[in-house]
Amino acid sequence: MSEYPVAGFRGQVTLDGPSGTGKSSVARAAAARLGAAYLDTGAMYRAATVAVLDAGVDPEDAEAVAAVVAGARIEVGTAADVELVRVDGVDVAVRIRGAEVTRAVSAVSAVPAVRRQLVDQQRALVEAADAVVVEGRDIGTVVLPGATCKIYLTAAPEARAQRRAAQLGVRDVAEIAAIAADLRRRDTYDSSRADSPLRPAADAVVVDSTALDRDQVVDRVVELAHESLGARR
Ligand SMILES: Nc1ncnc2c1ncn2[C@@H]1O[C@H](COP(=O)(O)OP(=O)(O)O)[C@@H](O)[C@H]1O
Ligand SMILES: Nc1ccn([C@H]2C[C@H](O)[C@@H](COP(=O)(O)OP(=O)(O)O)O2)c(=O)n1
Repeated sequence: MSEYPVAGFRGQVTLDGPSGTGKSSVARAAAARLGAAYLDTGAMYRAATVAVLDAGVDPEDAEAVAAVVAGARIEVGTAADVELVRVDGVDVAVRIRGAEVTRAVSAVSAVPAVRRQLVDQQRALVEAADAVVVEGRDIGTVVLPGATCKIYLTAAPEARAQRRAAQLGVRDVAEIAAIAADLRRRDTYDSSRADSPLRPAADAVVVDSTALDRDQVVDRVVELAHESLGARR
């Protein structure tokens, strides 16, 4: 466990990185330890993708995607212990994790108008909190460039695929290979898009979680959050 106290943190922690590095589980646990709010920005892009799919629009049709998302009411909660995700008042917390949404989300999140809309909403949610842990792809670079503490989480691709497979209860070798291929596809898509590509902020601390368990990563995040304030005990 960390040598740092759990309470007293005031500021913004950003946690960016590719899929399967542990962002969601680590950010949620770190937020609880820090007594901070928690924002999963990936859930917002996934919710926007639900709206696009339900409208019957091609996720690659940027103009149509922008129009659908502009008319959708996307709500996410900021409590670390409850997952609240709604589109036009309908609970989509389970649906956003499904394969159909996962396949389409990179295309939807590459549309600049969608990003502008959701980034505005993310900044408003963050402003409402004294302390917050925000996870995503562009939080340290674009959404909160002045954040107190920026972390970029990485892990070896094989470890990420194994974790995702375990999370989904998949044991079949061919299915694990398909998960690994999907991670690679999304890594490439998210890192090479023109608007807000996935990359570490210049002032981010890179944490490689390949050889660390989840609790060790949470300890490191909590430690970095306190260090960023010079709040050592
Ligand atoms: N350091 C770790 N070692 C092993 N498994 C981990 C670690 N961190 C997270 N996990 C597990 O890996 C899976 C993917 O983590 P998740 O937080 O969803 O990643 P991300 O948000 O980056 O896609 C989850 O089942 C989670 O419990
Ligand atoms: N700040 C963000 C967060 C997510 N995205 C995009 C890129 C990702 O492929 C999707 C889904 O993100 P999410 O964090 O839910 O994905 P994983 O749980 O890591 O698989 O959204 C983004 O472009 N910007």
